[in-house]
Amino acid sequence: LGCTLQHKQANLHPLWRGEIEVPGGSRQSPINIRIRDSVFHPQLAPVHTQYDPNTCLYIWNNGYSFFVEYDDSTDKSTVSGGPLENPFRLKQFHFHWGRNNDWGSEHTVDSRVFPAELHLVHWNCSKYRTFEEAIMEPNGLAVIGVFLKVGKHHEKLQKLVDILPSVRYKDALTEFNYFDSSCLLPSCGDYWTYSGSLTTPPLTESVTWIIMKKPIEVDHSQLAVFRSLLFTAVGEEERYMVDNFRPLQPLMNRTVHSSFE
Ligand SMILES: NS(=O)(=O)c1ccc(NC(=O)CN2C(=O)C=CC2=O)cc1
Ligand SMILES: [Zn+2]
Repeated sequence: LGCTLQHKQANLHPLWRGEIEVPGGSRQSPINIRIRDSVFHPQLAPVHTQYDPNTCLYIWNNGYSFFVEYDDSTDKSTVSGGPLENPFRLKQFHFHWGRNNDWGSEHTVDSRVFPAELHLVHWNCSKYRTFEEAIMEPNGLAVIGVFLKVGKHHEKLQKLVDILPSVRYKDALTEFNYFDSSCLLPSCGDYWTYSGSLTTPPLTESVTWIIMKKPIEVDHSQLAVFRSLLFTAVGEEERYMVDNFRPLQPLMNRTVHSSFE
């Protein structure tokens, strides 16, 4: 990487310039996953997702990323198994990416950075009534993280890429239905899991992270469209939505478990 961390940090959006320390935070995200320090847990079941493409509602630019929001009023789209005691409902998915292909992911694996990272955000509908409530609770959320690497064109992602220009500006929203987000998961089910937090405000320590070992492939042009989005609203001085990842946070006394040896 031709850049120093300081250079990268200085370029970051104020939100992620590492200026926000959570007072008393002991389980912040993202982290570097050191493979040799992770502990194989034979009891860890496979992660089971069942996503109903018809529960996809709309896509919007919230000024940090673009979010694809799902109808979470039923159990039609859920994740279960893995480290989870019960099913969690899919609320939204979004990505984090860099200004170029040299960096962009939030988590790293043995300090390897990926050009982007997908987050599928689910909430504990067995224990809490709403997403907003769950976001504040220690076992409220489960986020599946999937690394993106530059490679072959991702056919099914293109439907999403094609609609991004319609949410170029902050607060733009457009209807987006029938999208099967399971096409964004790698075919290999191996994952790491650890207890962490949201990586943007409110940074609450409410997330069981499930980080898939294998990345999915997208091509240059698809990532380039991500970088054409703006952090800024119509009428504001335009700033491209890039480098929307939070700096690495200290592991403190946490163990990362792996579902594979
Ligand atoms: N990057 S991450 O850790 O997966 C991460 C995941 C989620 C949020 N925040 C939200 O989902 C905020 N939000 C609400 O509270 C209701 C709708 C909505 O988008 C922030 C960060
Ligand atoms: Zn995220």
